[in-house]
Amino acid sequence: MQSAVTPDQSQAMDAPKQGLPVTIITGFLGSGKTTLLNHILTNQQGLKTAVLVNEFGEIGIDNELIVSTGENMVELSNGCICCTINNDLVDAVYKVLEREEKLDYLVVETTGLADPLPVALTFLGTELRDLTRLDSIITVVDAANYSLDLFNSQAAHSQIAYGDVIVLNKTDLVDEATLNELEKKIGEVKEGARILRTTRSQVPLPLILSVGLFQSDKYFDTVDEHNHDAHDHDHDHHEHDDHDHSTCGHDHHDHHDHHDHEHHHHHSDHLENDGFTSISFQTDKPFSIRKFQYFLDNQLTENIFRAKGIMWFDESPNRHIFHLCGKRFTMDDDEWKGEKKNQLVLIGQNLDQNQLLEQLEKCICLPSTTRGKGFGK
Ligand SMILES: Nc1nc2c(ncn2[C@@H]2O[C@H](COP(=O)(O)OP(=O)(O)OP(=O)(O)O)[C@@H](O)[C@H]2O)c(=O)[nH]1
Repeated sequence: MQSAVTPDQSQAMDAPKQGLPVTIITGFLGSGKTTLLNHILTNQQGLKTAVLVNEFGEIGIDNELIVSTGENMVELSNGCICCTINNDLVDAVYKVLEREEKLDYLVVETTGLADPLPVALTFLGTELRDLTRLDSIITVVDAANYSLDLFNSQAAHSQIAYGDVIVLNKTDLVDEATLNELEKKIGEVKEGARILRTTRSQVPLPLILSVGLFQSDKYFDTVDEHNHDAHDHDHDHHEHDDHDHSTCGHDHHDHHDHHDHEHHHHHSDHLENDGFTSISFQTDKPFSIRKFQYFLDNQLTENIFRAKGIMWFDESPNRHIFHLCGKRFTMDDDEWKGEKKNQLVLIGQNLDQNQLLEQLEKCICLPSTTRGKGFGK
């Protein structure tokens, strides 16, 4: 987990001793969690909110997509908080608590494949219990892509079962009858679920923050089961590079060391039971629009459920933000802030990693300055 706080700030714990309210945002891949986070960050009035973001996939695309105002802090991670109660999350929360500046709120965005329960238990079952107060678990549901059968995902089921509030998002993409049907299905997973319909995750913040909906007594048995793990944690330890990932089964590579490389072949083994894996591709060369269009039309297989990317096309001066959720994709124009690059994360089940990486490699075109005269593009 990367941190915005330097080690010399880890002195005395004179930050809030207890009770920092915490909201966990969960929800399946592409449902609108980051959109909700941005909504919170731009609309909270006078509150200083810290954010912990956890992504599935080795390249952190979300950190480029999260709005950050002077009052907010963005902390990033490399994708572990869903594994189990783990030291990464606890360490990251300590860093937030140790900041000199007093914070009012902490929002944790899990990956789309995370079971929120272990994340919640981290706040209930470790020494964080006395320093934080779990306010609520908010579950974002994609109304256009809701299908627990299709996902065959234990995590997706858990997200709804443990959600204190269900944000039924993307209501613009489906009709009223579908929404009613979905609410019924959600009610089958969680009886009496509190459901809020939204477009672009635009929910009135008083309905989801500081609502005190989380009832820890519902979880006491589970907390006891997990407590032996929790007590292993040593919070004086702030070396994030050598924490133990032996049980995670996934790769913790530092991408920044490999900036010049064409792509990364890392393969995440998160929640292998659900069969989802991610493929990350990165290059400092532009794509050809025509070639990428061909990839989207002919090579993007149905088992790729989610994709997101920061895209650089030779033919365009703009930075493009690419999102694919289910069958629908969008490409939004934006401006480059730093160096131009292509970064793409594909998430799905039974992905043919080598083939997809090869196909993406073929989307690269030579920069215009070195290109031949008229051929080869
Ligand atoms: N049409 C429509 N699109 C939406 C809505 N909410 C979010 N989106 C789009 O859906 C895509 C995914 O949204 P994100 O907020 O990135 O979803 P996420 O849950 O953070 O995604 P992961 O973290 O990758 O699981 C983006 O292209 C959003 O602009 C909505 O209400 N309607």
